Amino acid sequence: MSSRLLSFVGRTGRRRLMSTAIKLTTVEVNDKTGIATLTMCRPPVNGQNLELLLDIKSSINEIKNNNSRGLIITSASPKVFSAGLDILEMYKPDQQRLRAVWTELQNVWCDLYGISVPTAAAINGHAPAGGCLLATACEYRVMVPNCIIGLNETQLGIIAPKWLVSGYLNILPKRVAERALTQGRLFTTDEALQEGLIDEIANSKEEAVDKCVAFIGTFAKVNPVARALTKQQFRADNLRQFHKEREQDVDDFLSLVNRPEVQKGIGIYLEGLKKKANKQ
Ligand SMILES: CCCCCCCC/C=C\CC(=O)SCCNC(=O)CCNC(=O)[C@H](O)C(C)(C)COP(=O)(O)OP(=O)(O)OC[C@H]1O[C@@H](n2cnc3c(N)ncnc32)[C@H](O)[C@@H]1OP(=O)(O)O
Repeated sequence: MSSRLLSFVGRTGRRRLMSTAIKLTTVEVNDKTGIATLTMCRPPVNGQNLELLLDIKSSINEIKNNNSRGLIITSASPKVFSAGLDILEMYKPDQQRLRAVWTELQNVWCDLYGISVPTAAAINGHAPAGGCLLATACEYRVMVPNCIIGLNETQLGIIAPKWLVSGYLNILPKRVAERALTQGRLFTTDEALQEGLIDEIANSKEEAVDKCVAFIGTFAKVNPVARALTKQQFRADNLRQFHKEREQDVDDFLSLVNRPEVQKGIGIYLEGLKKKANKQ
């Protein structure tokens, strides 16, 4: 949960500051289906800063512990599922915070990838980089039209680590994954469906959520323990490998992000994003 300082004018007419805790995710469990919907709420683009990552992690844990029958992840933003890591966390970073950001991204990935209940992403907008990471950690993906999804890290001069690539390889043929990663390719909704990166297209967020509910419903008559153990069998190797390498991965991330040429590239990329936003 993140703490924010809210400024308001009190009865004395003086401006006062009040510290409030603002949650950047919500969890709603449907009484009828028992399925939990985790919604990311960090406008405008659900940029994954430290606070959002901590809240996603705590929401996944809440769902793990409340006997939900499944997890659907989606976004409160109308056009964006998640724009991935908040690039401001990587630009001229505070070293301790950068380490925490990457560690929490790892935590979110392994909690979502490894959770025993069925998972689905209702991708109601663009899902580049870390947005794609959340979607590919799930078992099923439904996306709205005219959006983009993919791992575009090479375009930023950084590389997707092995644990993240393993999520891609669960879904895409190796040849398609290698080409897409080396190109930093962002797939349109139609291309993603064609390549198998998403499972279905829906015309609205509501329809996407309904389709995710229907997917989770396909397990209604399957023994949940047998299901969970089977899922684990498929994912255990990737998780084992991840745990072996996670500390080294944090060090690699920090040294890569701190390289002067990478900092320069991130700065230029950020400028480009701002210019594009100002033109709209
Ligand atoms: C071991 C080695 C490890 C190496 C590292 C591997 C890294 C692997 C994992 C994750 C990395 C990442 O996630 S990096 C983040 C990459 N993300 C992107 O490249 C997406 C950038 N954003 C966009 O393309 C678009 O914003 C969008 C398609 C997502 C949405 O477009 P839309 O037109 O709706 O919105 P705007 O572009 O106008 O943006 C609005 C507003 O948000 C700011 N913004 C957008 N994305 C980000 C971001 N990722 N971080 C911070 N801020 C972002 C944008 O600048 C606008 O801001 P202003 O209104 O203030 O100008």
